[in-house]
Amino acid sequence: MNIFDYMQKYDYEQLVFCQDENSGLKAIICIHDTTLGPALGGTRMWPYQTEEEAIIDVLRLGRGMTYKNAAAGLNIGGGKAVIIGDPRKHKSEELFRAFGRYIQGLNGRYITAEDVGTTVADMDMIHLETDYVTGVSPAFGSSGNPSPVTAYGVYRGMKAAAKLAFGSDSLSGRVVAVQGVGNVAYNLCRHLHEEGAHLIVTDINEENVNRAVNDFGAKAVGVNEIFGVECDIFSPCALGAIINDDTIPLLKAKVIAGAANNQLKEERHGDLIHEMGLIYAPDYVINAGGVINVADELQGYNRERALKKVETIYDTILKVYEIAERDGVPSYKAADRMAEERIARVSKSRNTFLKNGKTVYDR
Ligand SMILES: NC(=O)c1ccc[n+]([C@@H]2O[C@H](COP(=O)([O-])OP(=O)(O)OC[C@H]3O[C@@H](n4cnc5c(N)ncnc54)[C@H](O)[C@@H]3O)[C@@H](O)[C@H]2O)c1
Ligand SMILES: CC(C)C[C@H](N)C(=O)O
Repeated sequence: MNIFDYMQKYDYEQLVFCQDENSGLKAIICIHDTTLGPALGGTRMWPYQTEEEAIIDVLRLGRGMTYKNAAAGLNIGGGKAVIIGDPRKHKSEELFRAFGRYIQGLNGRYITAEDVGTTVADMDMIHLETDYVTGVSPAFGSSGNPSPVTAYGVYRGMKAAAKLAFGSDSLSGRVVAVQGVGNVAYNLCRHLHEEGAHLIVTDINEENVNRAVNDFGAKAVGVNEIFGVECDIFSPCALGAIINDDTIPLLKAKVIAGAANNQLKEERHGDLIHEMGLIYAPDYVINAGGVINVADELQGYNRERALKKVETIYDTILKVYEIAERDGVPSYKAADRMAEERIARVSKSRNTFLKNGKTVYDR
């Protein structure tokens, strides 16, 4: 892989390799775009098989955060980090502290939080070395685990998508098929159950399935069955690339609205579901609740204010569809345009010279 060519193609600012022999840390921090503000995005810990795999993942995820943060209306740029290692075997205080020192060295250009494989406890260890970390324990005045707030945002976005598809945003009596009932989807199911939706769930983890069955009366189906069940809404909440050539022909839902990142395997799959008349809530728009919540910490965390902002995911989904109609494009493309147009507008408005110019965040 020619890293500089790739960085130039998608206009990346910076890629930082972090190595610490004492703790075994091997991490990469990607800062994609800081036009809107400091790059904020979680740290993923994953046992990547090759260095190239880790580099590709951090580049892809970092750029995704630029779009997510811009579309969410945050004064925040995009970035992400990956730690190469097995989260079940390779975590230690010294590893996260070493990582925290590298983040501190970037002097606020990158701010981290949780992602797949990292937890609030890990953020607490990073916090021992740097203030440029969010999603830390509430005891520190922080917002804690972002998953329940991500779930609330997905719930709000799902209601907007239902309005577009069915003419009403009520989910009462709607059948929702949920793929993966982990941290986010368990909380999503709670909102859906409270509103009177019927749930069909699957997971590779039996405990998680049983929890949803017992707590919300969900019907359990096999992991390959979930795509073809009779339902109104399909909610992908496990892994990426789940909207693909194999799954699309099976779908009976009219709406796709879930928490997973990078749901479309390729862009053409977004075109295909658009042509089929499905309403697709673009993943990074509907799952922005977590980052909206942690970003609020940069102003001194206020949960009420953060949740109010998360609620607006409903309007953002409607706005995406306005742009889709305006430009005659699928929703995933409309979301990209919305984010790119905002970055371009802000970038233009910042052309004026400002001595000691500051961002709104005093950190
Ligand atoms: N946690 C957040 O705040 C947040 C924010 C934005 C996006 N996301 C995305 O949402 C998704 C879910 O995040 P999470 O924090 O709930 O993760 P999680 O690991 O708690 O939940 C994922 C669940 O999916 C299950 N799963 C994995 N492969 C599966 C398969 N093939 N079939 C069925 N189930 C499968 C896992 O067993 C697990 O229960 C991820 O894609 C994540 O990147 C999460
Ligand atoms: C900042 C984090 C809470 C972001 C989250 N991991 C996401 O993918 O949106």
